[in-house]
Amino acid sequence: MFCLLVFMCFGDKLEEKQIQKVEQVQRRMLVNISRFNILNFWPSLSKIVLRKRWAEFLQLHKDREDVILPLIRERKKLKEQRLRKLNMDENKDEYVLSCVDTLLDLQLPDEKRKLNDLEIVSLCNEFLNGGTDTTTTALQWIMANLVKYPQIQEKLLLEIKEIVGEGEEVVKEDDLQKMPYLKAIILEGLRRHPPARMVLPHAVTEDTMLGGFLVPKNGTVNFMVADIGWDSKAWEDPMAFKPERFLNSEREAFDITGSREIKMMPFGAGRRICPGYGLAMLHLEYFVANLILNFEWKAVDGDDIDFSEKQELTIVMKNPLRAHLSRRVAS
Ligand code: HEM
Repeated sequence: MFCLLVFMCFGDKLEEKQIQKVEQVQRRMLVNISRFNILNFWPSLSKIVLRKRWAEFLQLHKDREDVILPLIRERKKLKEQRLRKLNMDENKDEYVLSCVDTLLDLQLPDEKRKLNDLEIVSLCNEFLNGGTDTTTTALQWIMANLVKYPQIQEKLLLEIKEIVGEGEEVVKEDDLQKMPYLKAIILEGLRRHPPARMVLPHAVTEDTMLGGFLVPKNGTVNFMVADIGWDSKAWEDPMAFKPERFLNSEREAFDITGSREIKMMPFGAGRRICPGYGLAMLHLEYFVANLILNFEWKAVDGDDIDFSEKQELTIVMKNPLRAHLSRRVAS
């Protein structure tokens, strides 16, 4: 997943070593996030009292810049070269538009300026961090349920085979749109096991009444994401894994953005909804479909799938999924 996001971010298939460097520096930042959070409070005081931690934080920023800035500059050069080439000759080459390309082109409307290098580094960081752990955690929970409930796995396999055709080993992006049961499984996975238990902290800009409570100006508001999806007033038998609940007779697509009603909000809702939700849904559908088409997933002998949770950056499986995979024979 990380390699895929690095490719989308920089538009180039980097060498393994380069990817590892990016991953290491991103991970160091993520695992230390709570230690560094305290530096937000009273920076002038913490710069004296927590001098060492500040030094560590600034060093980590510098290390991140050293790894990511050359990739951005490389891309900038490539973009300029390509533009010159295109001006001379109208032949279009194979060019993958990357996240960095769009950031390089972006013009801030109010400030009427482009992003500077460090702002681009920071946005690349959000893209890579926001999209990796969340999606892989969701994928693990979903696969665990498919191992636990072989009848659901079997039903999904039938749906996939009906669409991709005999002997085909790859589910393509276009095929995914024709697979309502696959979509239902992903939604049920996100409802039952949302990787983020809360959204990012939001604040009200003026005194606001919310559900009968006064939230004072600048007060922080957050939402219990999992509890919303487990509410027995909104969902029948909420703790059970039942993808069928998302298959309605009208075949109307479930609104994951919560713009009509909010019965679950794994990506948040409204203006600050996760900007990567469409990409995450696509990645989850694509990976689950291809993993099931190509392999039969079974519990390891004597293992029961344990759905205990552990809080890491996201809510992960306390005992990570162990499964026995057998290659399916093409029929
Ligand atoms: C299953 C996968 C994912 C889940 C469950 C998830 C969940 C969330 C949630 C709950 C938020 C906070 C929303 C709020 O504050 O109201 C968020 C924010 C964010 N997500 Fe995701 N996300 C996922 C995948 C992705 C992907 C693939 C990307 C990008 C590649 C991404 C990038 C971001 C960014 C940049 C933010 C911060 C937005 C802001 O500051 O307003 N996420 N995500």
